[in-house]
Amino acid sequence: MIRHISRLRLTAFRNYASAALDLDERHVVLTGPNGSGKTNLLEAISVLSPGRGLRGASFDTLQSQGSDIGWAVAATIETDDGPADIGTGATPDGGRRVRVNGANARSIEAMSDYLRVLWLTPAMDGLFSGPAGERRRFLDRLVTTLIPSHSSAVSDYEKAMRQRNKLLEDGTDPRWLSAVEAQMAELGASIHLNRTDSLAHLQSLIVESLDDVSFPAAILSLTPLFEDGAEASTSAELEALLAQRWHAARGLDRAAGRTTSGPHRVDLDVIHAQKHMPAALGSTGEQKALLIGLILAHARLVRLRTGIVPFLLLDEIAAHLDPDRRRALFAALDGLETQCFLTGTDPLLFEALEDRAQRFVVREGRVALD
Ligand SMILES: Nc1ncnc2c1ncn2[C@@H]1O[C@H](COP(=O)(O)OP(=O)(O)OP(=O)(O)O)[C@@H](O)[C@H]1O
Repeated sequence: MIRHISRLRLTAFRNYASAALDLDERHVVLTGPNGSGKTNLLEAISVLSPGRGLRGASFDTLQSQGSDIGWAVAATIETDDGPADIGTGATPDGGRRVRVNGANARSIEAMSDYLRVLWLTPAMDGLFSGPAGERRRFLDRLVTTLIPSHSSAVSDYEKAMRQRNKLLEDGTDPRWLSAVEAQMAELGASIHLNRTDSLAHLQSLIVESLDDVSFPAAILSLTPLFEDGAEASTSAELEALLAQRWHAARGLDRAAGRTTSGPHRVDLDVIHAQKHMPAALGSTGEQKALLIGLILAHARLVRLRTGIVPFLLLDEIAAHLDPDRRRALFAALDGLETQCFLTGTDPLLFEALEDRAQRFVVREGRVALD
């Protein structure tokens, strides 16, 4: 059996007062007019994984306008060990809830035993040429799909860094700064190593399967952590190096009003492997194909290393592919053996999926079997 979502329920989520979908293990195609709620449904699935979902939205925007009951998303996941009930949401005062099999869970990471999620959305179209922060967030999402604790490490690191910047500005007792820098160094070392390890595994899998993929392959690397190229070979050495560099940079960083070096500054370099050229120079279609290739390779990597194939959320991807590429995408999705959720305004785009998909029509926050 393919691990799949058999039931998805939304309550007061975006433009859905309530909705329930019963699903089998086939792909799920959602069609409907602009603004009807297709992306919102994908977003609901994405918030079942660590982080802020596929729009990176703050959770207080998820509650339906005009509602004051909080919001909730619940899913039943069919696994080889039987069904699992998971859910998340927020109470009206904004408190986060996570439930796994009828019990409260401490964090959303608890759901990672049952599902991993990867997505592609139109907002990622300019990923290779846009700001470095977008590429870091993309990379961190890939890493989180592999190592669920990565997401909270990144947000804890960012929180500590904001605290450091404030302490620098306030000119507080330097012992406080040392304590915060030590915390940042521990988190920063783990973040950097998670990123480099994940990229190395992804790259070797991409190289191994170079000949049998229908989408272009990428060569991935991280820009250096420090401008002078300083490196460390163990986690403890990296932690010490980060703490030492931040200590030495206090004057510079105070003047700059921010922490000028560290894992929050690295960038993901992407080269189109077959064309030997930076991904950012490719045409829109080439960049999209490269991104699809990356997501597909990463989904295979997650399956290999965790035994769980991520669910794929593909928002308006089919519309931007020519018919051959679309068929290649559908074949690749079938090969992954996972449930994929695809959206588009035109049902004809998904004809080639034949009976390998369940089809739903979305209209004004209501979803029904086609
Ligand atoms: N918190 C909210 N409460 C109520 N409605 C919301 C909320 N947030 C967004 N919406 C509405 O949800 C709709 C957008 O839904 P969504 O992005 O899922 O559309 P879509 O079907 O994917 O459309 P498109 O084809 O244009 O991408 C908009 O009408 C927007 O106003």
